[in-house]
Amino acid sequence: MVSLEFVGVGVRYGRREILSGITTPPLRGGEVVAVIGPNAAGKSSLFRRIAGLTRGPGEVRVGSPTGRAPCYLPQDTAVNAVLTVHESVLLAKKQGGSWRVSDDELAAIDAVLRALAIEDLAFRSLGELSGGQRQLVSIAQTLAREPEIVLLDEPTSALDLHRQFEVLSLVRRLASERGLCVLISLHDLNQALQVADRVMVLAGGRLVALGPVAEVITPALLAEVYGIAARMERTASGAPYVVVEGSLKDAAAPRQSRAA
Ligand SMILES: Nc1ncnc2c1ncn2[C@@H]1O[C@H](COP(=O)(O)OP(=O)(O)OP(=O)(O)O)[C@@H](O)[C@H]1O
Repeated sequence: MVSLEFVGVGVRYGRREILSGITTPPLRGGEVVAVIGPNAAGKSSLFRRIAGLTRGPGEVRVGSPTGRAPCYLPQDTAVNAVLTVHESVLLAKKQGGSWRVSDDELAAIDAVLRALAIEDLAFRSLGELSGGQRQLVSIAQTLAREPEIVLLDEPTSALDLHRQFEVLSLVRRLASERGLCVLISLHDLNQALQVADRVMVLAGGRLVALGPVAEVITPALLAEVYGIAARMERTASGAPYVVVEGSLKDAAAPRQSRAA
């Protein structure tokens, strides 16, 4: 069974402590966990810590039947303009493996491009893509590696509304159907409400809440963590969403300055 658990996890850059004392029950395969919090709260740093790209105290326990490491899609991805989309996804898939390419692997790449509705870009060079198209290719590269645990850092930040919805729906489906454990950092809390089962809230260098998304995202939490006045409404189908009413100005400042 795929799982991801944090025991006293922290992140430090030199002497600067960004996060500390993060302890959670196991996050499981099949689950989408949104990671939210203000700018500089440490969301990307936590992802880098999970991916082994930065250090800190504590232990990140990865449970993986195949021994596959978590697959991290960074917020900013470098682009090798010489490659085509298809080549770049193939390279990502073959990372660390043999250079022989099977028909099944080629079919898997086609399927990923189709799932993200970018098959028409397959033979375009990366250098001539728009920012949103490049973001979709980065997501394709990540999914082509067939991860069990996937860390998506603001994967929809450059996408139009329709593409945002499609990508989040795909992430949701992959978690449910293939048992992926997905951590996804998001600034749009309505996206978190749409896609996630649970939410981790980072602020002030700590984990301030972890729980079912609709229970954790409340006006009181938004006032405490973001310093905003907000209310919750429901769609016709009963799904909750956040309506921001205004700024509480000073409420978020003490927490943010502790995190910096
Ligand atoms: N490589 C680094 N070296 C030193 N400090 C860093 C490094 N990377 C990030 N930081 C600092 O760590 C803190 C957390 O940054 P991080 O990128 O993890 O936040 P975030 O929650 O992902 O922010 P955002 O929502 O703005 O993307 C910030 O104060 C940042 O300046």
